[in-house]
This record gives sequence, C-alpha cells and structure tokens, in this order.
Amino acid sequence: MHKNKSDAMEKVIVCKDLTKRFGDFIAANEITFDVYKGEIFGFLGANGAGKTTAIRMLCGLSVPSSGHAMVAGYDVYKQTEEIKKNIGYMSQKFSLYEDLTILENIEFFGGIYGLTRKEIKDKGRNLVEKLDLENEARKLVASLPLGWKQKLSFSVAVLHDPKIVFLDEPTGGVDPLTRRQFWDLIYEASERGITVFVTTHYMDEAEYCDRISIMVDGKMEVLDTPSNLKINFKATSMDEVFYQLARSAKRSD
Ligand SMILES: Nc1ncnc2c1ncn2[C@@H]1O[C@H](COP(=O)(O)OP(=O)(O)OP(=O)(O)O)[C@@H](O)[C@H]1O
Repeated sequence: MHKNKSDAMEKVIVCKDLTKRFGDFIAANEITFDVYKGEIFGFLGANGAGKTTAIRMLCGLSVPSSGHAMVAGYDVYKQTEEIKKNIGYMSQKFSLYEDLTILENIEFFGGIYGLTRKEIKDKGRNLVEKLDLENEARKLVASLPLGWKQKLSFSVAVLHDPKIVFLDEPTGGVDPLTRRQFWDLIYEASERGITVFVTTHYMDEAEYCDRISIMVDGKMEVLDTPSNLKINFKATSMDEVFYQLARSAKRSD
C-alpha cells in the first residue's frame, strides 16, 4: 500500500490562504495546504463545501479573490496557460466525446495537449493495449460501458504525462469492483510521479489516498493521512470521520 510520500519530496501544489468570494458569500475561505509529487491527495467535503470552486482556481479557470497558489510551479493569477499545459483534468461531467471513436478521442486530446503525431500514435497504441481495448478502438465511445469510459477518460487525461491530474468525482455511478480497477490506474500514474488530486464521495476510495483533506463550509478543516484521521477522531472508518465533520456543516446544496 501507499506510504505517506510527503517527506523530502517536491511540492507540486503550494496553496496559501486561497479565497474565493461571490459577492458577500465566501465559497473557499483561506485554504492553505501543499501537495507533493506523486501523492494521491483526496479532496473531500459535503455538497457545496467549496471543492469545485477550489479546483477551478487551482486549474487556472477561475481567478482567486485573495491568497496565493502555485500549481506545477506556476502562479494561478499570472500563468494560467502554463498551468493548463501541465495538468490533466477529468470529471464526471466532462470527459470524452461520445460521438467519436476511442482512437479519434485519443488523437483529439493528444492534439490539444500538444503531443506530436508520433507521440499520439505510440501513446495511443500503448493505452489501447493496456486497457485491453484493441477490438473496441474503432468503436464509438458511446458504445462502451460507463466503467470503461471512466478508465479510458483517465488514461486520456494523463496521456501527456502531466505533473498533476485533477479528478472530480471520477467514479460516480459504478460498482465497487470497477472502482477498484480504476484505482489501479491511479496507483500506476502515482508510481510514474504524477500527482493525483481527487474528489470523491466514496469513503472506501478516501481510504486509498495518501492524505485526505476535508472541506467544511469553505474551510479546510482537516488534512492528514487516513490512519491519523481515524486515530484523531477515534473512528474506525473514514465514513465516521467524514460524518463527524460534515455534521457541523451549515451549508447544503
Ligand atoms: N458562480 C457562483 N456564484 C455564486 N455562488 C457560487 C458560484 N459557484 C459556486 N457557488 C457557491 O459556492 C458554494 C461552493 O460550491 P462548490 O461547487 O465549490 O461546492 P462543492 O464542494 O464542489 O460541491 P459539490 O460536491 O456539490 O460539487 C456553494 O454554496 C455554491 O452555491
């Protein structure tokens, strides 16, 4: 299993007092944390806690109201284009084009990520082989079962070997076994040095992370390894830790 990788490792996200206001409402409130190279970082919180708001700022898609953050070595205020080139992104809502084939999706996203034709061809072939999708490569993505779409979508999000991949509830709606297979891909990416920043509502997945942060009403209330959190909250599972914290939340969407 994964040990805590935070010792003596390179920081790929450095976030200090990052805040986002919408009028008088503070969606993300002075968030401070670091994430390390190759780390699997779980970003948890109840609906409306501020996760998507924070991720959008870290991906260079939304300008913070105050605070600082460096992502993959780039400033979230001034270097958003560089950030976008150095990250991968996958969410439940945005992933692949259903009306393109698997190969066409690989070509399309490879092109967006700035890979050469040769890189796209080589990486595409490896990807299709690794996922055992040789027979499906020329079929429309729409014809694949959801679990396979998610695995493919993740593989495409790391096609360009980004420093960090952001996963926003990547495994919604699939069974535990398929989720476990998806996590094998996450471990593999982490072993290759890719940092995985993942939001999930599944507490079994939270247990797979190196460290977990939990947002409550826009604030990052805790940040630690799953085992330390369970000790500190005198809990036997992450479920219990989460509900002890979420109970105090005022917001709910
Ligand atoms: N553009 C906006 N204008 C005003 N309020 C917003 C805006 N975007 C988000 N919010 C509010 O900020 C809060 C945090 O929303 P956010 O989407 O970041 O939460 P979340 O933790 O990602 O929740 P979920 O798990 O439901 O996606 C919510 O109360 C939401 O209504």
